[in-house]
Amino acid sequence: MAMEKLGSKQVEEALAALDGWSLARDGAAIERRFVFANFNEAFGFMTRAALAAEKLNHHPEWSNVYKTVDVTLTTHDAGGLTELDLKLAKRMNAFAAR
Ligand SMILES: C[C@H](O)[C@H](O)[C@H]1CNC2=NC(N)=NC(=O)C2=N1
Repeated sequence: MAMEKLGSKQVEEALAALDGWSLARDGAAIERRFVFANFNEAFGFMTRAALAAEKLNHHPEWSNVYKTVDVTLTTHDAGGLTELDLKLAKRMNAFAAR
């Protein structure tokens, strides 16, 4: 899927509606730290997010330490942020909220 890089205004508007995410890498990425109750919750989140990422063919950069998951999203093929990053960020928020 060819994806267009988003303009800074589009990104700003999207971020206003995306709980917890902020700009990183000079606007080329977004990042969020998710903190869960325990490792099981964190790993359950990662499992759901991994399946969603594979379905979207869009994959996170992330790391996990105990109950914390740090996520950075960017579209490598586009060299910046695209709709795919917003889509995955929204899904991750939904998984973390339940
Ligand atoms: C060939 C395949 O579609 C690409 O390599 C996909 C896979 N997953 C990806 N994930 C992310 N985050 N960015 C990409 O540009 C990307 N590209």
